[in-house]
Amino acid sequence: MDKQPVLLCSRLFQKRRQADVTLSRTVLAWTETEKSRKRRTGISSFSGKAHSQAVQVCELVTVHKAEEDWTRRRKKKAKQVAELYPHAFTVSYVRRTQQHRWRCADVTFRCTSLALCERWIHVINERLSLLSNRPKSLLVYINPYGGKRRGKHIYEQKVAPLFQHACISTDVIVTEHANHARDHLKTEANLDKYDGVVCVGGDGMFSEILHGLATRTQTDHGVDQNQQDAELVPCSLRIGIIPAGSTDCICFATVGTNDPVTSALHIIVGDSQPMDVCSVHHDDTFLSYSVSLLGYGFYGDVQTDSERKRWLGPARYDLSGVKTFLNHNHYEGTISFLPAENHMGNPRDKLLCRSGCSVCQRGPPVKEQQWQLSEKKKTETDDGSGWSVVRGKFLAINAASMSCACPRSPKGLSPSAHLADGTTDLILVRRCSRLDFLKHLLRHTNKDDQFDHSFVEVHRVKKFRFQPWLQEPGSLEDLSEATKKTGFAPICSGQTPCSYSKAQSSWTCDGEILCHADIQVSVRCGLVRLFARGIEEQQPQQCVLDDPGPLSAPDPGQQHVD
Ligand SMILES: Nc1ncnc2c1ncn2[C@@H]1O[C@H](COP(=O)(O)OP(=O)(O)OP(=O)(O)O)[C@@H](O)[C@H]1O
Repeated sequence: MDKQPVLLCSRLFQKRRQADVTLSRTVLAWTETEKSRKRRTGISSFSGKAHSQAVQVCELVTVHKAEEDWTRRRKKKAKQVAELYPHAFTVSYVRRTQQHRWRCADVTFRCTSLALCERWIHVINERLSLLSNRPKSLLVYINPYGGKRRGKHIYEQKVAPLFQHACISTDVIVTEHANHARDHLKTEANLDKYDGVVCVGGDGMFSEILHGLATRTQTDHGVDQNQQDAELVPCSLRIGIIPAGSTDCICFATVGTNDPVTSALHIIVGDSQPMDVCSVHHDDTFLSYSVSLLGYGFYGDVQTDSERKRWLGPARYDLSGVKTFLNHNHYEGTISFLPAENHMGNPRDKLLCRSGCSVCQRGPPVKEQQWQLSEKKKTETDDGSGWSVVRGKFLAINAASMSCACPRSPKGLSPSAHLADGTTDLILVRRCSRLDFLKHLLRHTNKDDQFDHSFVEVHRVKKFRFQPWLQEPGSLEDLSEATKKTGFAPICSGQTPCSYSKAQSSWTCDGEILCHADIQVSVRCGLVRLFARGIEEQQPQQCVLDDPGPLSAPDPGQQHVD
């Protein structure tokens, strides 16, 4: 309950009734003064009760003078109201609807005097200006070819009007080729001008923005990202995702829905969701960043095969999936990993990562959020200082840094993976029969524990490295020696196609194929932040209250007041 002092309180007119309207530091509330006999709203029906609503100030979008021309009202009652309350202002706010979707709703209050109307607008605006987390200026990249090629339309029709309504200025770049956004961010963009970067597209487009922004941040701070032991500097600008691709997993996992209007509203209210980023190296060469899935074996093969079938559209994943399943290839290798501490939970504890997640909040100690040189030394010696080593034949090796939930697999690959706890869930699927593997895969789509199979093991880890089994190595030093001796091809330039002997699969890294099979992966805790808040636990109803007292509202949650 909000017991904060009232900043403003007036009897105004709302819809067809008088209402007591109050504003505190954190809540705008209004209560009808007359009881309604029978009333049906979109949310619930009331009988003989005063109708009240409360909205958190941090979820107000904007306030402005109502444009309505009262003199043109024809109905008698309306004319009377117009005479008594000739001035009006409209407050736009976030209204929650089904399945984590947000909409921008309006409420108009009519006042007896212009001075009162202007006072309300002024005081609400004053509160909004104190919300320092809200972006004022954004750099927007639109991929016109993502998904169903509707990115530009979606932005122009659904998002730009909301940004304008919220007085957010934007510079918009419609990309002309792949990596346009990444390269522009890396070198040209004047980032000092902006409070955030917005990507309109799918996961591939998000990956471009992430790579551009993270690389630019390291360059600006003189950090060489090729060095595995470099302490990466977190990106100061937040990223907003307007979903307009064929795969929008990252948006789904951080907002709970793939809906452009919802994403735009999360940007407007200035939400902030830290997100772990895995850095992937091949020795001292940086390969890529990953925020969702790193997959070797099954998923690597599906991705490789589906790349050759791009012309088929999204159906290519189904076709390649069936083909890869029937091939039933397994791959030999050694995987070493540094497990997370016990207090970070484990992938089978059923603690889902939700808005305000307690696991993410207790996260690793600040010092550990950076790559520690000392730990690199431990890796090389494997001297019993915490690293575990597993050798074997695997159908799949997956590292899920988030649940990887999507509409097709609502629980995802690792349902309890966390967005910002500094860990990734390493899933090892050993060689088994086709039937068993099918059972495992089917569990991604149903409620059964997908790790409850004798051939599956899962670990929550902070780092891992993989060495395909080309020869029997004696130690981890030998592993790196072996790498040198096998003489992998140099890193692909992006255009160069990569190929492997059949003894090896390849890694898919957030949907891109990596050129090396032997990789070292380190989770960088909260390297980037999104304009999101994680999936909200329940669908909190807009506060429709029955005579609650003037200022009742749920806990304001995150308040960003200077
Ligand atoms: N103007 C452009 N022309 C061609 N490709 C582009 C352009 N802009 C971005 N891209 C590339 O298109 C790829 C796919 O984009 P995006 O993720 O937005 O859509 P998608 O439909 O989800 O794609 P995917 O089929 O890979 O899932 C990205 O990897 C991005 O680098």
